[in-house]
Amino acid sequence: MNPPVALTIAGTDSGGAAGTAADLATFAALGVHGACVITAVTAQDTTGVSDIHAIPLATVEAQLHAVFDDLPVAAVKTGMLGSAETVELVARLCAGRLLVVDPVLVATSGAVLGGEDVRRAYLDHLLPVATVVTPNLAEARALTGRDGSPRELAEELAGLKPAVIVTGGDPAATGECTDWLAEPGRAPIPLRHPAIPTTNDHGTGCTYSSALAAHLAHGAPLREAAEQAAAYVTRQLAISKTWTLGRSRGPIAHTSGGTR
Ligand SMILES: Nc1ncnc2c1ncn2[C@@H]1O[C@H](COP(=O)(O)OP(=O)(O)OP(=O)(O)O)[C@@H](O)[C@H]1O
Ligand SMILES: Cc1ncc(COP(=O)(O)O)c(N)n1
Repeated sequence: MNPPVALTIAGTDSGGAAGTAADLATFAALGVHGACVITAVTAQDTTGVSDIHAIPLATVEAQLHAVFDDLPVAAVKTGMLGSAETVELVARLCAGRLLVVDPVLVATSGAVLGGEDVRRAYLDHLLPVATVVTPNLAEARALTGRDGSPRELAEELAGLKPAVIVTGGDPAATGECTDWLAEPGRAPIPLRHPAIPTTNDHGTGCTYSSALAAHLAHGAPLREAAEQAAAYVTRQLAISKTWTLGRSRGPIAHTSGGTR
């Protein structure tokens, strides 16, 4: 039997922690065939981003047509899109599909991966056609332009149409992470899971949104897919927590923990 197909539209991370490296590894681990459309090439490691090469819009469009013309794509996930034009293109070509939008604006390292025009394009074009959007707290604050609680921001963003999961919480303080799931017209729901104490978390957001897309591609309902995605991320952080890869924020594990 064929596996479901998921497509990631994202940038590369030369250090193998975030972006398409995280997305394709996560799809594979969760039994999904992964297709990938590259939007930007980043020179990046655990300490930061030193260069970004944006892929020309026509090449992004050609990649999208190549995938959609040939493969039965069950779910699409977007990561770093990098320019307002790319956000608009993706919104136009992915409208009507099962679409997980991770609104990547700033990397864990603090590098800006999308400026004000990108933020605006998310609000005007991509969020309205998304199935679910997965900002972390900083991204939710940037998108709404205000300093609310995760619950309030989830509710506000869900008013723009898609379901929203504001990820994160305050693991250091409470020992658990709380993601807030808000769907239009319903009270937000807290989704709680144990926090893994670690700084090896570069790529966590990409891994989470890819796991969410993979479970949706398998046909899981949104809440169940969100719970499964958080469980996957927790398991992978538990594997990488003792690693000493790189000079700064190490990668979340994309391996299964075995040696061979
Ligand atoms: N230390 C942790 N232990 C367990 N789960 C975690 C931890 N940190 C984050 N998570 C979970 O990972 C998922 C992604 O959330 P997070 O807010 O970290 O994304 P992000 O900030 O975009 O990640 P990153 O910027 O590192 O890619 C959420 O389900 C969140 O609860
Ligand atoms: C190409 C690319 N895409 C996304 C992220 C965000 O991931 P993180 O927040 O873990 O740095 C990144 N750093 N690089």
